[in-house]
Amino acid sequence: MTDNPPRVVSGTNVGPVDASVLPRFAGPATFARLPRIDEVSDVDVAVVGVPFDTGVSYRPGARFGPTHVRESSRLLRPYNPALDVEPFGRQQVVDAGDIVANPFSLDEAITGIDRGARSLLERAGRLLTIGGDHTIALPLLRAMAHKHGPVAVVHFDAHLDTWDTYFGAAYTHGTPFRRASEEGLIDQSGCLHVGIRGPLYSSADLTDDVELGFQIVHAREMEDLGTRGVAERIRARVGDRPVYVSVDIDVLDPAFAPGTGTPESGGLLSRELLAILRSFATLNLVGADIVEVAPAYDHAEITGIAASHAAYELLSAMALRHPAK
Ligand SMILES: N=C(N)NCCCC(=O)O
Ligand SMILES: [Zn+2]
Ligand SMILES: [Zn+2]
Repeated sequence: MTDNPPRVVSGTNVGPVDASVLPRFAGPATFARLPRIDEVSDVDVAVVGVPFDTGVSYRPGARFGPTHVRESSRLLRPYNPALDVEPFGRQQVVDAGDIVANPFSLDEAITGIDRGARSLLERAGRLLTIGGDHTIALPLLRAMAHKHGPVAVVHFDAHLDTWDTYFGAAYTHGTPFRRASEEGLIDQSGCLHVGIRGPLYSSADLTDDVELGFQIVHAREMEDLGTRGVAERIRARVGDRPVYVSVDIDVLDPAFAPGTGTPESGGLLSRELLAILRSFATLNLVGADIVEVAPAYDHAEITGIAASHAAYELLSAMALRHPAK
């Protein structure tokens, strides 16, 4: 039974293991119990892990994020009523396993992640990456820009991640978007952060950030704007540019995502994040990541489940832009 489990199939697309035959808690944990990449021939979206946390400034442990999000995704069902779409039925989604990243060399890890992502993009139209600390967004953006040219970026995070260096190091989880901007990987007229909050090093952090091409929707604006207002701000900034979405799970309040490395009080509700991601069905999504899940600080899969649902909404939004097969 587990060698060849019964699956939910829709046209030519092979979906999750059928939970009415094989219980959700049984069998190996691929993302949403989807097929592995070697089990299908055509791939629209590859979900891929990057178990890496050598770039963190505070609590380590995001190297265990991919495994934890997969384990926390067993309960995802095939139909998304909020968007009236079957994200695994309308497009072929697979679990592509993990990209190996050298835990002892940041430089080698960054090169390896870029190479791994580029080779996956030869097979899959889009990638949804599960990290890993936020350092990995830089090589992922290199791979995206290689395929699409400079991309707009919608970055959900408590932190700007446009700082320059830490202890003299240029490649860390606090610096990927400054490097990406310097390297010309992002379209500076189409980028914004959502959920920024907490103390900064100085006011220059904010002026630098503007020069690097970012606008900000602060967490403190959430209540007044509402999710619809935030979605409108994002759509107005991004337009129909190719857009990459990077979700640092610490954008959520620590109540909703305790399992992360640099938590800040006063964050988004998971309900707010999911609503904003759902609105991306009208954007030209080329790829996404969900990073900074550190399971050692999680409880009862709270953070893992939030991350798996964020991934599900992103896959649903991608499905709606995908021509039905
Ligand atoms: N990317 C994340 N999660 N955090 C960056 C925090 C950088 C700092 O320690 O100031
Ligand atoms: Zn963060
Ligand atoms: Zn971050």
